[in-house]
Amino acid sequence: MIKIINTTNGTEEVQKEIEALLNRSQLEFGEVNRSVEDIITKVRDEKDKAIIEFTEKFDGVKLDSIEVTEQEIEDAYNSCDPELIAALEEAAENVREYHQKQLSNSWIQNDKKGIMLGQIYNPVEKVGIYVPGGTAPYPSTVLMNAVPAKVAGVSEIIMVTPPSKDGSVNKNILAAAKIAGVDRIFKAGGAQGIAALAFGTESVPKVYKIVGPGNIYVAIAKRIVYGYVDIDMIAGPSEILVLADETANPEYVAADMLSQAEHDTLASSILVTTSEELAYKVKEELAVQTASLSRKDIIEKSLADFGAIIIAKDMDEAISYTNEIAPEHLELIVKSPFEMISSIKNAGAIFLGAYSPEPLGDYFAGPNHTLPTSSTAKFYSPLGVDDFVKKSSLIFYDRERLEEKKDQIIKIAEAEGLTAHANSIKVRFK
Ligand SMILES: NC(=O)c1ccc[n+]([C@@H]2O[C@H](COP(=O)([O-])OP(=O)(O)OC[C@H]3O[C@@H](n4cnc5c(N)ncnc54)[C@H](O)[C@@H]3O)[C@@H](O)[C@H]2O)c1
Ligand SMILES: N[C@H](CO)Cc1c[nH]c[nH+]1
Ligand SMILES: [Zn+2]
Repeated sequence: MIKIINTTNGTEEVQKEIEALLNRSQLEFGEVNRSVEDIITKVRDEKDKAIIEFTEKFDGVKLDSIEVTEQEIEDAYNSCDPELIAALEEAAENVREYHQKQLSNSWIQNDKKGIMLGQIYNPVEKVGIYVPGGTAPYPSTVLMNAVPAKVAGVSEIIMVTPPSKDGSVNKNILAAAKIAGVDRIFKAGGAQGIAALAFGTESVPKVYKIVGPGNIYVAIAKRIVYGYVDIDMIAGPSEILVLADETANPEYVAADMLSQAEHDTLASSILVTTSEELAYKVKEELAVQTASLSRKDIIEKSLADFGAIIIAKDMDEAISYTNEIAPEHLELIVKSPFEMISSIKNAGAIFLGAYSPEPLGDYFAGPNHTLPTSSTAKFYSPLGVDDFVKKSSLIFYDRERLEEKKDQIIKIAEAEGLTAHANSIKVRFK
């Protein structure tokens, strides 16, 4: 049962609640941390053999081979519902169009005689994408990860995802991978999938960067391998915070909260409102709607552990709680949502008004649904083209310009006691 916290009775309880939500952060899961470390070490040492063992243990299937074949991908695509293929194609096009706007160009500055400076952009060559598949298949996540990588010009996209009990990968996931242009697909979920991408195995190529969301095991594994490879962010169990006033429809608010609660028992769904009446109506609606949903058990646990309805004394207080929680998804269901945008400092994605519900962003609108969770929206951004691009600096001085500035450079080098650095300049002008 979701709890209602009324801040007119004092703010202590809200602060405690916010702390509890923030403690949900992967940093607090000591036991999970240790078991993920063990999985990663074993995969690094024993490679494919360890993946096969962990897949049997966690996904309940003994694999003969880890890689998905071209034929399996073709067959999956051809057996998919054509209407689903059309919807995925349209969603992919929206994601492509949105991410194309994020492309930055290399630049050169040559307005000073004899000097040329600049920056060139290159795609990361090999990228690993994680696509969740433990409790639900996520074809939409294939698009969200692979399409921006393609837009950036990544040349090799390696995907890992957990297999089903029969040893296959969900056909809709494979179809989405074909639509998005994924190069190779491996049946490896959780921490073992992340370790395979980070260190490489006999079957899985080592990549330079790993992106994509997943459950707590995936999120922690990414944090542990960071440094051996780059990662995008911590994109763990889903979250939604609805910021609503008395104009909001309780049926819509409850439905949107439930859309994220159904992802995971560790998902978090919060309503912050200035209307006491709305708070109680949403609580009722949550119970009514949950009763008919297929993932009722997950939802009930998630709402009881990480759900909350907070009644704030006014909109300023409501906004300040929102910024402190820094949710993955924020819905503004208020009279004038556009006027509120500038007050929001921390959120992965902001949905404006009653007709921009969160699943519009999950599946279709174009912005990425791989987003920072556990308050990390305070410093991380949504997955985007930038995540797949790196930069190199360009530096050119001609002889005259270097001679003109040689004394300053030598001065700094000698101040650092680095005479070889100073000599590299001096040697050119003896
Ligand atoms: N933040 C985002 O952008 C975003 C986007 C989509 C989905 N998600 C999240 O992705 C997650 C999907 O979770 P899922 O579980 O369905 O799929 P998943 O693929 O993330 O995880 C399944 C894997 O977890 C591992 N695992 C399960 N129990 C384990 C145990 N006891 N010990 C070690 N490993 C274990 C297994 O290897 C299994 O293959 C949800 O939390 C959802 O909220 C987040
Ligand atoms: N809401 C998830 C991100 O937290 C993304 C997703 C994919 N499919 C459905 N939802
Ligand atoms: Zn979702």
